[in-house]
Order: sequence, then C-alpha cells, then structure tokens
Amino acid sequence: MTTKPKVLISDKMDPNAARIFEARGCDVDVITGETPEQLIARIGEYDGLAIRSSTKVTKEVLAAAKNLKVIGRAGIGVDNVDIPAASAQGVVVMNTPFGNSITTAEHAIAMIFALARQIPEANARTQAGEWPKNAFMGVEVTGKTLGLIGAGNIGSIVASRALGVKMKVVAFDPFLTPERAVEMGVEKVELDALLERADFITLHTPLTDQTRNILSRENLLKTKNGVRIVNCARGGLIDEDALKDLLVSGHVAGAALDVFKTEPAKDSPLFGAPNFICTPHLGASTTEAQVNVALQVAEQLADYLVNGGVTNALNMPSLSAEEAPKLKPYMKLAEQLGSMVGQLTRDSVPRISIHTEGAAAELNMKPMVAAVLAGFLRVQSDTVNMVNAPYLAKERGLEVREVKTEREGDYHTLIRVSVKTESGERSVAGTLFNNVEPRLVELFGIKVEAELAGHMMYIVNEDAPGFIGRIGTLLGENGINIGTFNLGRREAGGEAVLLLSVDSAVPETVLKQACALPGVKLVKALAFA
Ligand SMILES: NC(=O)c1ccc[n+]([C@@H]2O[C@H](COP(=O)([O-])OP(=O)(O)OC[C@H]3O[C@@H](n4cnc5c(N)ncnc54)[C@H](O)[C@@H]3O)[C@@H](O)[C@H]2O)c1
Ligand SMILES: O=C(O)[C@H](O)COP(=O)(O)O
Repeated sequence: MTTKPKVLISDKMDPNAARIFEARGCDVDVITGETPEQLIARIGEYDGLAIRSSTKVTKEVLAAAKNLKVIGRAGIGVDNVDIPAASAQGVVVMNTPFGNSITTAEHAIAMIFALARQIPEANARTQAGEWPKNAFMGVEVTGKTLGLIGAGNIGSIVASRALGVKMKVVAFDPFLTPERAVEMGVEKVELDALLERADFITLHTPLTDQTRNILSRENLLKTKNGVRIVNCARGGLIDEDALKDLLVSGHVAGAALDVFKTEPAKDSPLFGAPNFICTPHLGASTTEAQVNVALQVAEQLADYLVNGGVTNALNMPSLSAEEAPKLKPYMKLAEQLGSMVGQLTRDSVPRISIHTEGAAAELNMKPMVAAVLAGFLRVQSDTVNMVNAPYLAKERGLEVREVKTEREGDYHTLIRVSVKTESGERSVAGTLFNNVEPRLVELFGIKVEAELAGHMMYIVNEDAPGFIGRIGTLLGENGINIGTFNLGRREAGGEAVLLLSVDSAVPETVLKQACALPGVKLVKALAFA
C-alpha cells in the first residue's frame, strides 16, 4: 500500500484548500499561527507545505524539512520563502500568480479614491460626532495623471481601471514592451519623467535589489508637489522615514500603504502622519481572491505530489498534468542516460549536450534536461533531484546545450546525451519501446540494447571467443546471479562492451578478478534507480 502524501497548511486559508487536498488523495493538517520553532519541530513529517505570507520558510525551516517536496504560496509574493535554499534542497516552490490580482488592483484603486477624498478621516470624525463638513476638500481623479511603477499583472489591471475613471496613465517598467504599452493604453516613460508628471503614484513591482527603496528620499523629492502615493505591492519599496517627512512638510499630499517594510507593522514612523492611511496587508483579502488562491494552490500541490504535474513553479520548468504522463517515461530515460554518463565518466566535464530526435523533439524539453542533469550529477551528490540539478550544474560551471531534431532517425524517438571530456566527446543514446519502456541503444558509439535497472556491470573487452563463458563462471563462483546479458561491438574481433544486469551488488574483489580476465580493458559496477 502506498502512503498518502502529507500536507501542512500553516497560514489561514479558505477551507476549500483542505477539502481539495483530501479529495486528491493527500492527508492534510491545518495548523496556523505557530512560532518558527514550532514549525521547525513539525515540518519534518510533511511532503507539501501550503502558505500565505505569514509563514516564513527560512533556511532553518528548510533544513528541518527532510521530506518536503513542494511549497505552495496561495498568493503572489514569495519573499517569505528562501527560494535559493529551497532549490538547493530540491524543493519546488509554486505560487498562484493570477488568483488575487484583480482584488489587489481594486484595493489600489480604492486607496486612490480614499486618498483623493480623505474618506477614512472624514468617516472617523463624522462618527465621532464632529460633522466636519468644512475640514475636507478633496480632488477629482478625472484628468489626473497616474504614474504606475510596475506594469505586470496587477499594474495592468490598475491601469485599465484608472483609464475607466478617465485618468491618464504613465508607466515605468523596464520590461514593458512598447507594443504592450500601446495595448494597455498607457505611456511608457522613464522613472524620472513619471516622478515629475504623476499626480498619483501606485507601486506594483516585486521587492528585488533593483526595486528596493525605488521611492527613496531622493526620488520622493523629485515628485510633483501635492503628489499622492499608494503602495499595495511590498513594503521596502518606499523609504518610510522620508515619506513621513514629506507628508509632514505637505510636499506629499497623501499616502496609502497596505504593506510595510516590517510586518506586522506595530509602530511604523508613518503612524499618525498627516494624510496617511493604511490597511494591514489586506490587498488580497476578498472572498473571491481567497477562494481562487486556495483552490489553485491545493490543485497545484496535489497535482505535483500525486501526478508529478508542475504548474507555476518558480524554480522548475512547468509540466502540465496532461504532459506529465507522456513525459514520465522520457524523464526516466533521460535520468538513466544522464546517470550512465555520470557513472562512466571520470574526467571533468565542462559541457553536457542533450539532443532529442523524432517524437521526443516534439515534447517540452526542459523537464528532460533537468532529469538528465539530475542523473548525471547524482554521482556527485545523492541529494540531487530535478529541481536542484540545473542550479547545481550552473554553480559547477557545467555548460548545458539543448538540441532538437524533429526528423526521425533510426528510432521513432531518441534522446542522446553527450559530454565533452578531456579525452573527447562521448555519448549515449536511448529510446522508448512501445512509447513507455526506456532502452539504452547506443553506448559510446557502440550499438547495444539494454534496460538500465538495478545493479549492473559494464565491461569493455577485446572481442574474442570464450570470454562470455569466463565471466559467467567468475560471477557464478561468487554467487552472483546474472539477469540479462547485453553485448555490443564495434566490429568482429574489435572492442566489445558487455552490460550485465545482476541480482546483487558486485563486490570490489570480484570487479578486480573480472578486470584480470584475459582481454578485459575496463570493468565498472553501475547502479540505477
Ligand atoms: N498587497 C497585497 O496583498 C498583494 C497582493 C498580491 C500581490 N502583491 C504584490 O504586488 C506586486 C505585483 O504583483 P504582480 O502580480 O503584478 O507581479 P508581476 O510579476 O505580474 O508584475 C511585476 C512587474 O514589475 C516589473 N518590474 C520588475 N522590476 C522592476 C523595476 N526595477 N522597475 C519597475 N518595474 C519593475 C516587472 O517587469 C513586472 O511587469 C508583487 O510585489 C506582489 O507580491 C501584493
Ligand atoms: O503577494 C501576495 O499574494 C499578497 O501579498 C497577499 O498576501 P496574503 O496572502 O498574506 O494576504
């Protein structure tokens, strides 16, 4: 009986998430509000972790997460997850990039109106019995210029809504193409131009080294007198002390923050500043968005844990649930070929090439490449998997080349893995029999036909009569049962290779005796998953 994958939901999430996990065959625990120490003590037993922004998945949490395979963020921002540490550990990190975008964009628009008409303060003072009709004078948004910093999913929705209320929109986003800007109906500008022209500025970028403090004191001072600023993206994009000073001086006529540099924000310098309004990171908090992200994250995590489907992963190529069953045998073949080359190559390898031919060339190549690298690098570290293999390859300076030939060769489908070594280029190739059974069909230029599984012996010898008998006798005398014999040779009497599958590991002493047999050039024990 196979055990069910175990998932922990560690942040408040719509109850549909837990239902989906159960319906998809996972065991699920919902335990929220724990301290980091409690999470560290618990995380070891889980295969999957579903979070929002409260759970901090640090290096320490990951180090304790011995069984963890996947982290799913029910939302967009993943700055609470140490992605490099997760990748190094082979843990897939996924998010739900669209589920809460409309909701968050609407929050930004709500903030624009709240600032324009000072609604929170007018509300508080009215309810306090003041009836302060003469204390407030708002501004219209019609005809005003909105400066959008970041024009991705949320930024573009904000732009469309702002255009709907007759604002002009200028956008600063280095990755925004002129064509997309035209499609969005916005004017693409440089940051300085935006700062100079905008009556309202909204931020919609992730927090990166390039965006951190993008509204620094220096940049805030470049803004138009009377500008109003909204941040529903990430704390850390704005210098909060400088913003407070400019609210006090009146240069900034209003600021609305949903996010803070330090959260939960309990004592921000901005609290109490004039024309400052805030919400406690509520951008994604609508019923609709929370149902969306909870359903998506549960589907994605369960799909990965149960079927191997990869959607919206930030550290691994995507693999749809439809593709996964088709690609599964290819990934097995790719991993075996990578492993074969890794086990048989002693020299340092600066370059590895993966070439797909025929039917294989029509498929998504990224997962096959990741599988080859995982197989190849596993000889160096047994913690390598498809997630961390591409990172390790990069870290170790291994150049990875990908080639596709859609035309069929001798086989209807083929994967070839070649490595560049000090002694030249060496390659192995494999196909799928009946589209599902991986077979090695070429080994360093010699045609063979072998299933790569379990314990194996690789022998290079001079093709001469009597050799098979001698090796059979040697193994028999040492109690090693041979499963399959696979022979290949360059030409009669030339170099031959023998791939034997054996029922148990071959001891070093037997390998040495085999090596001493007449005509034997090389003997190596191999192992395949
Ligand atoms: N307040 C909330 O509850 C809430 C909810 C959802 C998302 N968010 C946050 O909103 C932000 C935007 O989310 P999204 O889904 O639109 O992301 P996205 O990836 O679709 O868009 C981000 C945009 O920022 C741009 N960008 C990157 N670097 C930039 C730079 N240096 N200068 C200008 N632009 C730059 C990118 O090109 C991209 O277009 C994220 O930080 C996300 O975490 C907050
Ligand atoms: O990045 C996000 O999706 C938002 O910041 C939402 O965060 P939350 O799930 O904690 O509300």
